[in-house]
Amino acid sequence: MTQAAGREITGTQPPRTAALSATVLVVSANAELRAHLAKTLRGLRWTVQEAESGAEAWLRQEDRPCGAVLLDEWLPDLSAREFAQQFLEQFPTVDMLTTEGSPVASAVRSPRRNELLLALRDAEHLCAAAPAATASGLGMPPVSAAAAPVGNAAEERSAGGTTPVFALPGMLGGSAAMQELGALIRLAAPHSASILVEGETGTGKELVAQAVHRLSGRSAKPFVTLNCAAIPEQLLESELFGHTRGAFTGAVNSRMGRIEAAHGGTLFLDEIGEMPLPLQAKMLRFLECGEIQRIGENETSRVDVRIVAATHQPLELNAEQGRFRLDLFHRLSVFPVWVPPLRERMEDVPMLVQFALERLGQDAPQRSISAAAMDVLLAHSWPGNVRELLHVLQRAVILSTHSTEIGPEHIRLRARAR
Ligand SMILES: Nc1ncnc2c1ncn2[C@@H]1O[C@H](COP(=O)(O)OP(=O)(O)OP(=O)(O)O)[C@@H](O)[C@H]1O
Repeated sequence: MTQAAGREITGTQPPRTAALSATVLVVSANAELRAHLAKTLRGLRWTVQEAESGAEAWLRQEDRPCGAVLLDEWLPDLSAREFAQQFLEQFPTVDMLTTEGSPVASAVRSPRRNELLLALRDAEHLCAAAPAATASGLGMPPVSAAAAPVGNAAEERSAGGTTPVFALPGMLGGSAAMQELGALIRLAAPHSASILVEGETGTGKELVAQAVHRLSGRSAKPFVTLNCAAIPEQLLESELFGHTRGAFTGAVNSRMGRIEAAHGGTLFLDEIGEMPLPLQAKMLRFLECGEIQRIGENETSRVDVRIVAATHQPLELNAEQGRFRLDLFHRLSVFPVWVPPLRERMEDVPMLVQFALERLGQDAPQRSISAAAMDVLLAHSWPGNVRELLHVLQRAVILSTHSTEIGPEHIRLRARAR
């Protein structure tokens, strides 16, 4: 993401408040089960949120923390056990029950847990009687399971009925290309190998890096970001490695660098292609020996950091032509992944639109989108990819202030990109 470089540490934890204890997140791909539980629990004055995949649950919890989670034994994107373990590490104040009614090893016990259990017993009865229920009981997804790739764009002209499909935690994408990317990242995330994320600007490379961190054993440790293009060359070394007091003019105090700050976790080096050649040599040394030396210090210290780097440049070509160190390129790209441009996965557009409008609906009245407006979006080539789409929608919401529906007249695309 092109933004001012800054330290970002994941790990929002909900405060223990009375309101939270009456907020529950129902996580299941089974829409019927979710709807039934939501209705019952709302009748008991619970505030209910729903998620149909592990990734969506994660997003919802980060947006609006819940005190309790009802977790289906089958999730379309993650193993439920793996999800529960990682979720409770990140949100230890959550009381988690499976939809079978058994508690998951969470440290907390909702004061109103019995109500949840009663609602579950009721739902089990309902689903056992319903013809749509599958042989595996409550847990199995309906035919429109979230893991299934979405249909073609023409069938989804209106975003109204699109089911969100996540390629990775926090990352929408039902297209085959995004599902493939998700599968690759899931394979690579648990290892410590460096990952090089390549793709055009705005495709979601930073989201991929965040997902790597979340899906790794490092998720409880810091996720630190450094945008190599956003920091002046002479400061970048100190940002990365830190410095001692008096190491250079202006170094009034000793300061830890970002590599050290990411100890135990993940360092995301955005726009790695912009890193100056002399600093690339230092970075390579760190990657080879796992040791850093603050500027002005004689001692070295060992640091355990997983590197995820991203670039929109043709890094291999740059390396072959001497504009980037070839040895560093090989070291960073132990596991290279490519995030496809939006124009190559237009079937993801309706879902991205729906999700964006829901989010924008938190600040302004919720808008729907007309089929004609969706046609305009589907005909565009999106050189700025998902970021551009989100900005166009934000603009459309503002332009449609006096309407509940976004029409083609509210879609303003950059003239030269049309
Ligand atoms: N698949 C997706 N699902 C939901 N939001 C997405 C998706 N892909 C991108 N976005 C959103 O689009 C915007 C751009 O994404 P991001 O910053 O990760 O792209 P990037 O490839 O790192 O861009 P750059 O190369 O310019 O740094 C962000 O607001 C991000 O949340």
